[in-house]
Amino acid sequence: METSDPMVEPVVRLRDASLSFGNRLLWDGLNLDIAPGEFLAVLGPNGSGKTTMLRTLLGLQQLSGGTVEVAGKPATRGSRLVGTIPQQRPFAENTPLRARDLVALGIDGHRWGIRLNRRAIRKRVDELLELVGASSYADRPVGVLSGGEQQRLRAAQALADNPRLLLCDEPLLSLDLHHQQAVSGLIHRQACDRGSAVVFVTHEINPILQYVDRVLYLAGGRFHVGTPAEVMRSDVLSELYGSPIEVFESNGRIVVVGMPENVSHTHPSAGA
Ligand SMILES: Nc1ncnc2c1ncn2[C@@H]1O[C@H](COP(=O)(O)OP(=O)(O)OP(=O)(O)O)[C@@H](O)[C@H]1O
Repeated sequence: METSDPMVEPVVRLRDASLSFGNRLLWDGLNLDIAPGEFLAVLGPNGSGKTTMLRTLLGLQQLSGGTVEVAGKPATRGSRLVGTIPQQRPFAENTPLRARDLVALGIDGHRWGIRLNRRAIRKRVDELLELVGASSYADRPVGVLSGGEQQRLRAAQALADNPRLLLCDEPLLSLDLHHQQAVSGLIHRQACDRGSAVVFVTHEINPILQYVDRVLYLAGGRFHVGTPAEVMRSDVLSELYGSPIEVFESNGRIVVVGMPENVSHTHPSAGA
């Protein structure tokens, strides 16, 4: 999709954004617009700042410098314009919610100035349950469902109000291949058909490669933004990691070889 049309108001606008904790620099000088309908994958090693990036967009983490806007306003916590599929944490077995109750939590009872009645909410919940293949367990308590079943409900909840910005924190973990494809396809359709901007944090680009418009790759306090073909290259990743990395394609999959186990997140000029 076209991502650089100056006439299209971006959903996310980061300007000269920097974030550090003590002398640990996560990113610096980051300028990034994310357009409606764009699918951005955020990649990088453990601790490189992927989840922190989502927290920044959610208004839960202040930048050290620069600005972050969502839909033209400074990112603020609790925005109904933002939907989130969080990193999986299992529900306690005795959580007093059925699957359908969890999905209903994503629906704002007031839309277009009208209070939705119970029947309208139930209809929307049924649609969403169907969309993620969860109709068969709609009335079961969430705490007894498998990790993958719970994760599909979280996806349904995040999509419930057609968010302008959909944040996904490794949403495919614990899903089997079939449901990985179903959930990633669902997220992609949300971007294409509904115009949600998607920010998708993942360690593994291959399951979503066909959907990704651009990659934000974070590593060692540096970053690179571009299409998968521009970023997933030996020279780009070698520079980011500061050591030789080989990237090649095999059967339509990207294979990365030589990833260092420990990556420094310390700003080179911080002297640590
Ligand atoms: N509030 C905080 N105070 C201090 N350090 C923090 C804080 N939040 C995050 N960090 C540090 O920032 C770094 C980035 O964390 P983050 O969770 O964003 O990494 P990540 O890329 O999502 O990692 P993973 O792949 O392991 O999930 C980590 O080293 C983390 O300890």
